[in-house]
Amino acid sequence: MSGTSHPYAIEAEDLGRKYLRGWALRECSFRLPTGCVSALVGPNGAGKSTLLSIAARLLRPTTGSLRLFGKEVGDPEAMRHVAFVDQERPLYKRFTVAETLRMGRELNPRWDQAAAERIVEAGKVPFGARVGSLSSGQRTRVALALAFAKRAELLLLDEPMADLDPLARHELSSLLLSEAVERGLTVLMSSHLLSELEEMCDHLVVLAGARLRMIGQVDELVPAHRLVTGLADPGPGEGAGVLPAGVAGHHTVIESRFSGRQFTALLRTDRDPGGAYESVEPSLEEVLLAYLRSAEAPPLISPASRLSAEATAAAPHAEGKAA
Ligand SMILES: Nc1ncnc2c1ncn2[C@@H]1O[C@H](COP(=O)(O)OP(=O)(O)OP(=O)(O)O)[C@@H](O)[C@H]1O
Repeated sequence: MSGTSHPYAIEAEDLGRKYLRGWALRECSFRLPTGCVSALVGPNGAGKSTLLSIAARLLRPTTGSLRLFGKEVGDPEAMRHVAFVDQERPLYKRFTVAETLRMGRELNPRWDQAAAERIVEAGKVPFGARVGSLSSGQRTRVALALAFAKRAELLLLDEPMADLDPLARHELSSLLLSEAVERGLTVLMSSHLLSELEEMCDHLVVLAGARLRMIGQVDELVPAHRLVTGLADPGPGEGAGVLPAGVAGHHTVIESRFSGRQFTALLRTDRDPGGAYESVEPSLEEVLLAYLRSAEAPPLISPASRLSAEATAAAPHAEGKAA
């Protein structure tokens, strides 16, 4: 299998994971194009780590299926092309950094020792230090060095930048981007740092309440919305305004807020509503926050992110195979 020759790095169909307390991930169907750098965002407990862990085969789904470059996630061939940096950065604490890299070299036929050493050296992490004695940022750097040197075609990164200092963040995100461009690498990385994601990612996967809320290329998701302000119509109650019919009646309203008689609404439309309303293209942050705050708003799955009928027909189901 050549990962990059397949158009989709990930295809998930009806993917779900249930725990005793409820669903951590539910009815998740999408595909992620090969070569994109995708931000996986959502509030705490949204299901981001669960999705990444299923894709890294550390967790079995309760429902549905997931394919990597067209192969079932359980296929050993598929896993050779995937590197996962877990939120816990699980490394052998008693190994030195050099021993950790040596283990990586022995386990991975495509290992790039020079790349691993470059990443470790750039952070001035001593090769002789035991992993257990490193700071959390230094451990993250070693975990990222292992992931990069594996020469995987899909990098699954769970909050990779969370404990790095600003310089290290800058350096490693530049590396990530240049690798993605040069090698057609696909990256799916979770993060809560929106500004960082905006700089790095061209694609977005948004989860909330265990469900997929939005997915697609940033430059198609954002222009699909307008942020509209204007005077609200008087509502039935004292002081409470309502959206004018010209706004609410013709567009999908993702979120609306009122301040005095003024309303602000995020609409899913690429046209100005006209009338006496001001309308601008929202920022990525405004779109994202509106979807996260409005659980009842319909999800937005871009056409390129939808599973094709053939993919759906070909995918076997994992119903009842919970680990
Ligand atoms: N081993 C487990 N047993 C029971 N519930 C779990 C387990 N792992 C995760 N969950 C639950 O599944 C839900 C999704 O968790 P997950 O770790 O995927 O969220 P997340 O989006 O990665 O959150 P965060 O941003 O805080 O890292 C949460 O409600 C969590 O409590």
